[in-house]
Formats: sequence, C-alpha cells, structure tokens
Amino acid sequence: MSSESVTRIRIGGSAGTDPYEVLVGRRLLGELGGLIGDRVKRVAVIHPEALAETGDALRADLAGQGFEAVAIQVPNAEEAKTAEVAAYCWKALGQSGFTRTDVVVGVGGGSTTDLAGFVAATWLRGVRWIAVPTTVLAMVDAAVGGKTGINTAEGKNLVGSFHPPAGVLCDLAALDSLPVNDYVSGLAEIIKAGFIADPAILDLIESDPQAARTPQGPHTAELVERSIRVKADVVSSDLKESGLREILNYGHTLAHAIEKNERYKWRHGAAVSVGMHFAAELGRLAGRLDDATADRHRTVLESVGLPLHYRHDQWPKLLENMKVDKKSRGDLLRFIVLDGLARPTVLEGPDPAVLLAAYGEVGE
Ligand SMILES: NC(=O)c1ccc[n+]([C@@H]2O[C@H](COP(=O)([O-])OP(=O)(O)OC[C@H]3O[C@@H](n4cnc5c(N)ncnc54)[C@H](O)[C@@H]3O)[C@@H](O)[C@H]2O)c1
Ligand SMILES: O=C(O)C(=O)C[C@@H](O)[C@H](O)[C@H](O)COP(=O)(O)O
Ligand SMILES: [Zn+2]
Repeated sequence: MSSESVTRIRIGGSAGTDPYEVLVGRRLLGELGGLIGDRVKRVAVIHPEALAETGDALRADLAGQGFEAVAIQVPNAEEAKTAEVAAYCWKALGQSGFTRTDVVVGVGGGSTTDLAGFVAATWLRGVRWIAVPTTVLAMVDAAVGGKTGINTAEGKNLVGSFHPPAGVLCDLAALDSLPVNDYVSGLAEIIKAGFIADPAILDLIESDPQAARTPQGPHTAELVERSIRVKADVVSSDLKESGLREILNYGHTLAHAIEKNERYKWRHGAAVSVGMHFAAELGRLAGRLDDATADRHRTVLESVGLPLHYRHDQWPKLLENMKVDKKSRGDLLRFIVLDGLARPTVLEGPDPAVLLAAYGEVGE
C-alpha cells in the first residue's frame, strides 16, 4: 500500500528524548513496517474488541512482512485501562518471548493507546511502541505526547508513565466507522486546543458546527492537524509536565472527577466538555476571563452536541475526587483557567465559595 498526501508533524527531540513523527493522511498503514524497523523480530498488536478485524489484518500483514506478529485483544473503551488488562498483556508478551528489541503497536482509541503505551513502558522497563489511533480523540491528543497509563478505583490515570511512541499513524479513513457520539466526544479535545492555543480551530467549527460533527466535514484534516500541532508544540518543550504541559489539562480537573464518579462509563471527551464549561465559569468568577470568551465555551460546545451540565447534588463527591488530580500539591487544588482567549494560566487554591459558584452554573 502506498501513502498519499501525508502531513508529518515532528515531536520532541529536546532534553534527551528521541524525536518522532505524527503522520496524518489516508492509507497510511503501509508505513507501519518501515517504522517498526527491519531488526525487529516480534510485534504485538494490541487492539480493542471493536477492531478485531483491523487488529487481525494488521497482524497478518506484519506476519507477511516477516515479523513474528501476535494480536492481543483487549476490552473496548475504559474497561481496557485496568491493572488486570495490563497484566493480561504482560502475560501475552511473556508467552511470546518478547524481548527489548521487539515492538508493541497500539491500534484503537485513546483507551487502547494509553494501555498499549503503558504496557510498552513497563515491559522489561520499556520497549518501543507505535500508536495507530483510530478515534479523532486519540489522533489529536491521546496517541501524541507520551502520556500512558491506566485508571484505578481511586482515580483516573493514577498509574502511568511518560513513554513517547516511536511514531504515530493517523489514518483518517479509520474515522469513517466511528459512532457519531465517539466522533463528537473527540471534538472536545479539539475545542480545548482552540481555547488554549489556536482560536482558528474555534472559527472553523463555528463556521459549520453540523459539518464538524462528522469526518466527512470539509475541515476535518485541518482540525486534526491544527490540534496535533498545539499538542506537539507543548510536549516538545515539556514532556514530563514540569510546567507548560499543564495547559493541556484544561477542563480535566472536573472531567476526571466526573469520570471516576461515573465509574469510567462516560466518554472522556464528554466529561472534558463539562469540565471546560466549569473552567470557563471559574475563570470568569475569579475575575480572569471576559464574558464573551466564557460564553463562547457554551455556544461552541453546545453547537456540536457536547454536554455542558452534570448533576448538582454530586458536588461534594466531585470535590473529593478532584483532590487526587495530578496538578494538586498537598491540599492545594490547582486549575487551568484562561486569562483570555489562548491565554491559559494556573489558578491555585481558589476560594471554595468561588468553586461552588462556578459549579452552580454547571450543575443541573
Ligand atoms: N494519553 C493522553 O495524553 C490522553 C489524551 C486524551 C485522552 N486520553 C485518554 O483517551 C481515552 C479516551 O479515548 P477515546 O475517546 O478515543 O475513546 P476509546 O478509546 O474509549 O474508544 C471509544 C470506543 O470506540 C471504539 N473504537 C475505536 N476506534 C474505532 C473505530 N475506528 N471504529 C469504531 N469503533 C472504534 C473503541 O473500541 C471504544 O469502544 C481516555 O481514557 C482518556 O483518558 C489520553
Ligand atoms: O497530554 C496531556 O498532558 C494532557 O493533559 C492531555 C489530556 O487531554 C489527557 O486526557 C491526559 O491523559 C490527562 O492526563 P492526566 O495527567 O491529567 O491524567
Ligand atoms: Zn483529555
């Protein structure tokens, strides 16, 4: 298979990390063998149940290229991000004699790429891995940047590692089979990139919100590429989240609290949408964010069908859940808010009354 009109976005390369490329286009899977490299013996293709055919086709294709290829099927969505499923993958790698020169390929949405990256980060203390994201969310965010991990009963992504992939293949054709709710959920991270760094993204979506809801929309490739570039710029200068990278967590403090409260049954993007609405109200009430930009959150999120609200009576539980957010320092809660459009900043230890008032706009 040959690839056609491929965009290549380079990531990393500073502070001792190996650079890698994110490829965006169609018919890209022909690039996989080359990325894996010819000195590799074994490849493990980790894929969700929903992509059983794709996983097996990739395994067969790699076997045809001379690799000892195994497919490891894992549950769909967040059910894959558990210690038990990671242990199942370690067992499969052990049984196929996987060594430090072998390669993991994670094919699927963000849940699968987070798990596959984590399995690669932990097996033999770290083997190479390649991400083949198949949801819009995984293409623009999860598969890019090297954050890998799993959930625990105590919170979202509480166990993980920074372990960048050796390459990322975003084949836009994969989006054609994605259920519309999953497609729309991914738009939340695209809209996040718009608010924190690249407002042209918001203009593109606002120009035709209905078209933005489908991969057939006229701006799909541009939206995906712009969002990847936002993430690439950030993670290339701060892989391990010592500062700047925290801006990518916009909306996530409340989002992760909601996901835990829903026992990880909500889609991440839907929770991020509610979380960004909350962060916008928090920014407004803290005197940081102008009304027009705060209101723009509601209109753009709502226009593509993303949720803005969550149960009002759950606030005490959400507040408790937020304490284990990775941005917390001791008892200090920290939120990413905006000082204005594309001007993200940290709000530390907001007054509990302001937090409650912001949630008053979100609760229903
Ligand atoms: N590591 C990071 O930097 C990062 C960034 C953002 C999000 N995430 C994580 O990503 C996860 C969410 O990822 P997601 O929104 O991609 O959802 P997902 O991976 O949970 O996938 C949603 C559903 O779509 C199915 N699916 C995937 N691709 C498909 C396709 N092409 N056709 C049909 N079905 C398909 C999956 O099997 C699953 O059932 C969360 O766990 C979130 O925490 C991680
Ligand atoms: O890449 C990052 O950094 C992000 O924060 C991107 C988020 O969209 C993503 O959901 C990430 O997994 C959240 O990380 P966490 O450290 O808050 O668990
Ligand atoms: Zn996210």
